[in-house]
Amino acid sequence: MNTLTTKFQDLGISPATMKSLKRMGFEEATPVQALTIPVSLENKDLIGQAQTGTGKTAAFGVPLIDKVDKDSNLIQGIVIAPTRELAIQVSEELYKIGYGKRTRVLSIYGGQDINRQIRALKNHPQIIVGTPGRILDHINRKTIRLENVHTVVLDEADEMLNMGFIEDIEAILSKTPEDRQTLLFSATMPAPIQRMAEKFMKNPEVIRVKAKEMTVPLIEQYYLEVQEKSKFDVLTRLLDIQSPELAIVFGRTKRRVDELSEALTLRGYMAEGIHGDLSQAKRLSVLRKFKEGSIDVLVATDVAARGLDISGVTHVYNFDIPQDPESYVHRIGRTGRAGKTGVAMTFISPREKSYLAVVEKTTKRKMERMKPPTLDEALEGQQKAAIEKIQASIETDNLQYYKQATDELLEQHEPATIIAAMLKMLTKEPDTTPVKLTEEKPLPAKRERSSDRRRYDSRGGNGSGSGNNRRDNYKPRQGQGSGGKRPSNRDNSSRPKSSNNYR
Ligand SMILES: Nc1ncnc2c1ncn2[C@@H]1O[C@H](COP(=O)(O)OP(=O)(O)OP(=O)(O)O)[C@@H](O)[C@H]1O
Ligand SMILES: [Mg+2]
Repeated sequence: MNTLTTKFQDLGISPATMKSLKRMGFEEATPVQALTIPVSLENKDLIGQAQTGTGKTAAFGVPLIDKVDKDSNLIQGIVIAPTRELAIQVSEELYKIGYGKRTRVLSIYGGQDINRQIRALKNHPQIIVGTPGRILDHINRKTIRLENVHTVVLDEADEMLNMGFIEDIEAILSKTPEDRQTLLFSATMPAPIQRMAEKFMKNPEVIRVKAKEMTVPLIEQYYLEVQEKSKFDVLTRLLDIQSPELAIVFGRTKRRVDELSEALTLRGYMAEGIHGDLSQAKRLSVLRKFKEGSIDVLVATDVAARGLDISGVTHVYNFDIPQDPESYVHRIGRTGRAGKTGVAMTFISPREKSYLAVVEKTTKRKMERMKPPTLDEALEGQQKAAIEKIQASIETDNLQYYKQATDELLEQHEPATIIAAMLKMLTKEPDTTPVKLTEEKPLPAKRERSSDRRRYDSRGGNGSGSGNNRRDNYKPRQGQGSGGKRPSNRDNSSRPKSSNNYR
């Protein structure tokens, strides 16, 4: 099969779903879709791995919807996702795929009024998309029944494992029929996922879309060696020079995200932060503003690293290097989606240099070194932007109305002087408004403790129980309580808030 040009109609999809795909503007199947949809339609268990932004949602979504009995009022499929925003996004995509069949899709996630969800459940959704904790809540309240579920999808399965959701997932699966189909999808499949597969799946077929590297080739990847103290200035200079359409800046902790978004706002950027301690309403409103473009810099913890599909994200900045290579792959994968190009910049403080090699080893791709831009270069970048603005205005705007005022100005001054003054006004000059940024401790130097390397490099991990959980590892080192299995409150608001700092 030539996977580059597979037509959806060659995959055995029903006319109703074909109609939806056409409406969505999907003309050809992506490689992961071409390879997995036929297997999925045969009800086989499946592990699907393909690069970020290559259409894994429709890869599981199309067969899932295709198998829905449209005359049945029962829940027939569930998709479990690690974050609320992702659950919402996936449910929206499934709704579109199910449009031709009028499939009823409902998302249920923590942080939203449960009574509202219970009312929505009375409309008999056929597919449920949710976060683990909230799905379990509904099971326990008997507001959902999963006896008739034929397909369970774990989107970002490895992340749910990382986050310690394994027991919740097990509990959910135990309420579904034995002979269900189970599908696992992610761009990364570190070793411990194998155990999950053995536990929950029946002879799963492993389908990896072969690629030279784990990251998307269309993403230019750079690293910059930056002292902790200089990171903020370097970031603002890069933003000024590169003028991204939309940018995501990833920080290591929630405090970091709060401080960074405040600091960027103070310096005149349209920025807001997102992390797990914000109310769900706030999280959703920040994301909406970012999608609409009323803010153009989203500052985020890893809560936004997985699965989110926001068109227009041209740049990803890793203000802090991610704690594991998988996180790097997903973070930068917020750009360069569906065939578009993207740029990723990773700041590395001198003490964290050893992490660079680990990331590169996992992704099988070298990042190019970039020198942090100087103040002059930043100013030059801004001037260039100002000149572009003027040029665009000459090309597109009706300037007739301004002609008389222009003639008057020209009588008083030399043209070059007028233009210089205009350029100065249009150029964003360096802003030195003081900002507050607490220094982050660097990640532990790798050669100090060999056990850290094993944990960090989960590719080589032997999967010795929960010791592989990165949040469990790093929390104590950062002076946090060692916590339980659930380091994040990003799923279910009815659970106690954890002291985790990272999401
Ligand atoms: N066959 C197709 N033709 C055109 N666009 C597509 C096709 N399949 C998916 N897309 C679009 O590509 C984008 C990325 O898809 P999706 O979010 O499913 O990627 P993913 O592989 O799940 O990425 P991630 O690993 O980041 O979760 C979406 O905007 C989606 O609508
Ligand atoms: Mg996805």
